Amino acid sequence: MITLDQIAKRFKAPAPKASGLGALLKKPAASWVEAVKSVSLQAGNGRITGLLGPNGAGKTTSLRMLAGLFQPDAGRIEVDGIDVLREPQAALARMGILGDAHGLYPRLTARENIVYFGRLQGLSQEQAEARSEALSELLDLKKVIDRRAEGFSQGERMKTALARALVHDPANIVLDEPTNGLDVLATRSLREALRVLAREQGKCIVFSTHIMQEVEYLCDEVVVVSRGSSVARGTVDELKQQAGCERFEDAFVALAFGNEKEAA
Ligand SMILES: Nc1ncnc2c1ncn2[C@@H]1O[C@H](COP(=O)(O)OP(=O)(O)OP(=O)(O)O)[C@@H](O)[C@H]1O
Repeated sequence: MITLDQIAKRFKAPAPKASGLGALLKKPAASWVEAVKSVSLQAGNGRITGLLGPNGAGKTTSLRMLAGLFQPDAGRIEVDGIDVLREPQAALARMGILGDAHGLYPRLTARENIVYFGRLQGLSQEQAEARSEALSELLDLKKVIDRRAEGFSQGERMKTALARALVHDPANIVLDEPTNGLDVLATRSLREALRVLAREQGKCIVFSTHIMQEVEYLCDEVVVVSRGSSVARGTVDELKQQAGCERFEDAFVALAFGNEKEAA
């Protein structure tokens, strides 16, 4: 189970380079980017929860804080009741995280990449090999499991990276835009794997996306994020009802950009 409670994060934006006399007289003031203002989410076990938002809404920044990559300025993050800020190691051990950079070792085969990561996670050689076998089955990786990662297609890289993230059989799975760059077959096979992981293995899955169909196909619960804040949550049907729209795309636009349209 994953809880984000009103998390916030701002970054110092690089100051623009001043030129000419202005550069001598005045140092440009630093400005701040409020990447995440207030995002909250409750993701249960055996369920797929989607963080849906337009470009720049704050999805990746929220998931990076969940992954312990940097601290929030405010708010609380818990994984199975463990505070990510206070006990990062214990919380991370309960998560499998697929970020945007897949970073495989190109000279190792897919199997070696997965087993190596398993060993780093404290599994014995036998356990790591058994997990790599089971995951290559689940993620349909058998054809490439003994090929070097060098030259892998986007889909093969993503699946290997996902297998590596799941090698220690974590109860919670976090994915940042996992279908980015995947073709229709790879997308379908990933969706199927996520369904098995949630429905049959009881995993808590959180993923971010800006693709509405992704959410309609997969999610038990959706959190809509817009301009750094979570602005609505519910099932796809509940969100359509909340917005009074028949189509999910219209509901998303109304929920994510409603105030903006009124203000314009
Ligand atoms: N390190 C950083 N320094 C400055 N600004 C940042 C930094 N990281 C993120 N931002 C800004 O914070 C905002 C949210 O970015 P984020 O990557 O979290 O959005 P996103 O919802 O994942 O978008 P996308 O779907 O385009 O990946 C953006 O305006 C981005 O430019």
